[in-house]
Amino acid sequence: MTRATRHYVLAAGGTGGHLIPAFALAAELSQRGHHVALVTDDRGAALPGKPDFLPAHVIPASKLGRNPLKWPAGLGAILEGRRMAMRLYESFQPSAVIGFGGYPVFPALLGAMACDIPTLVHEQNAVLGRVNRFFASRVDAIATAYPEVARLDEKHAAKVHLVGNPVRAEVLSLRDEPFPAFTADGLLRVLVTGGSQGARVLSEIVPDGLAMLPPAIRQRLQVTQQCRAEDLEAVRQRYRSHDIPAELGSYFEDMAERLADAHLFIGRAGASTIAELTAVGRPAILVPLPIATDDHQAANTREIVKSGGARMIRQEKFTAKELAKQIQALAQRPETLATAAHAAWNCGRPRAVKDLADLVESFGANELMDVIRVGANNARGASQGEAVGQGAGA
Ligand SMILES: CC(=O)N[C@H]1[C@@H](OP(=O)(O)OP(=O)(O)OC[C@H]2O[C@@H](n3ccc(=O)[nH]c3=O)[C@H](O)[C@@H]2O)O[C@H](CO)[C@@H](O)[C@@H]1O
Repeated sequence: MTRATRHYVLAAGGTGGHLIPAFALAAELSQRGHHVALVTDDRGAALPGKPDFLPAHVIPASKLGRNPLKWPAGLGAILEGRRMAMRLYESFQPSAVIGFGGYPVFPALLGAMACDIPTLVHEQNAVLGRVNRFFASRVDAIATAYPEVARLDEKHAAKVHLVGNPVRAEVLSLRDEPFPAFTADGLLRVLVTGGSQGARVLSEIVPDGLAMLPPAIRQRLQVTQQCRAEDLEAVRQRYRSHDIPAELGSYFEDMAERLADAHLFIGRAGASTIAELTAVGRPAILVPLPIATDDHQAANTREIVKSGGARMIRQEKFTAKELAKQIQALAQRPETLATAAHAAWNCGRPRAVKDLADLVESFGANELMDVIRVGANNARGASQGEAVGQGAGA
């Protein structure tokens, strides 16, 4: 039987951590012949890497925050966002709306519920986020990235599906590539990122930490570091003064290539970062963002650290000396690094995007709507002289 072409709306806002898994799912659903639209905010729409086929609808959104005086404005934005989302659903007729986190998810899901459209949320972290907690009892399914998710109530167990965190196809395609050649006298390529926004603490500590390594390691270093735009010049000076070759940028769009080359990763412990490290198999030194809600970045590191694929340093202990010590322990002998890389690889969930797409397809399988839509598509295709719905039978 051919698979009917359906329409899906993905809602995600703010940072790459929410949007990149949504982009990966959009690519998979589109490949399966479905039409996908993104509901997001200004920041989300501006994030590099959005697939060209994915139309972005920017809606107003807000959090209510602690100050009740600001609630009327916040509520106004949420209600307006919900109204705009519902208008989109009226014309786009989605079979399901999937929330990935960030403020726009709130009005997008409220709108979907008002229209009786099935809803799912995807939780990228090892702790259930605030918006997902609010919607947990109301949505049809909760997709998770880790087997254990803190603050996820047992009573929802029946609708929880462990899928993992979808990563971009170009990153996933590296999974079967071998760990890059690493010998006791060859280059040691280090990749440093602070999540999609960059992290100042890495700019302040990493260059000095690398400079403290024994000459036998230090002379082989080749660094790629993402820094906040305002820190780029200071970090460049730091590396120059230490005579360590470093390529710096405020956001690398070719992350797959950078990961492919890297022998060691140093950075924050955002969900997508860890999903990519485990998809490709790269050893890491992770410094969780201390102000992350419910300390979720530290929770995200648990599995990879336990496996031996990464070491975690709390930010308060993250000094140049401590970093140098940890790198030395990992990089002194080539086999230690390769073993850690393999342990990280073992934590990967390469089926994440497929499993999430399967789950999404299992909702909103409204056959009557499908028949009407396929009929309408065929009529439109015939009138435009094109084969609409092709690829849907995969
Ligand atoms: C500050 C903050 O609130 N961070 C949260 C945010 O993720 P945040 O966006 O900070 O971090 P993630 O690690 O989840 O994602 C970063 C993504 O950006 C990509 N990247 C990064 C740098 C670069 O130069 N180029 C590039 O492409 C990475 O490859 C990765 O795909 O949402 C995540 C998922 O809910 C959470 O786990 C994080 O705690």
